[in-house]
Amino acid sequence: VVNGVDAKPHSWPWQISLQYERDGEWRHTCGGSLIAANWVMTAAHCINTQLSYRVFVGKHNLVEEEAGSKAILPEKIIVHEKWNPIFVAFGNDIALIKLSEPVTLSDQVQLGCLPASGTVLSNLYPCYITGWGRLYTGGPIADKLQQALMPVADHATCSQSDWWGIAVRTSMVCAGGDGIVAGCNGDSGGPLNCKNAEGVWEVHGIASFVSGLGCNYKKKPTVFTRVSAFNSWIDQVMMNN
Ligand SMILES: CC(C)C[C@H](NC(=O)[C@H](CCCC[NH3+])NC(=O)C(F)(F)F)C(=O)Nc1ccc(C(C)C)cc1
Repeated sequence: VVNGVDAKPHSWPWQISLQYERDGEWRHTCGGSLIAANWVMTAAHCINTQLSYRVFVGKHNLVEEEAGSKAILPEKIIVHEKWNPIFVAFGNDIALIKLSEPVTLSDQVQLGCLPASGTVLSNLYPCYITGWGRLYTGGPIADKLQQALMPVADHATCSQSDWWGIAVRTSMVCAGGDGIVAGCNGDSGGPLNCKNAEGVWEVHGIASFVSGLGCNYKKKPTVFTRVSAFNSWIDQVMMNN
């Protein structure tokens, strides 16, 4: 997250760190959201079938051992069947990870709520991006979980020609775009958190892409997969696996 702040530890207890093993080391590659005791929602573009992954729950500082955190291996990973790795703009950038064992919920490990199917947030609706992604374009990833207020840019705004144009679909949600605050590599797969009318936090987005010109680029808001466009897919996958 570019120009965010350290989150209060464990204040986004559904946020997970998706890590892959390389040379005997585990490395953070993406964020994700715990949506059931044994299911994590992340981005399809985070998944490389050649790599082995683990899901770390209950984390705040990635470079410290933390009581109450736990690393769990996936049992299976299901990538949306219409995800096309060639072009992130085709959308369907969503995947579900079934954990090899259900997590124990606690103060530090909680489920994220999904929005009602079809919910579309209005322009400038206040949401927060959270993640351990780069602190600036090309920079290091964060040690401590970051958060930043990123208002929604509705489809009418986000699909303007000098914004994302036709690269953004209604199955996506844009947030930010002020050239200051943004998601960045490593935030991929993580949540766009928005409080609903009842004051309940919901995961409305899965961080999908930012501009290749730089993470915080004016009129190129961070683009998320719109979770409320995939409720039935999520339900089906969880039911059938
Ligand atoms: C060097 C980085 C910043 C490049 C940039 N990376 C990204 O946007 C990667 C996801 C890449 C998926 C495809 N492999 N996502 C992120 O970094 C995230 F914002 F989600 F954290 C990118 O590919 N951006 C991109 C890709 C395609 C488009 C088309 C819509 C034109 C636009 C931007």
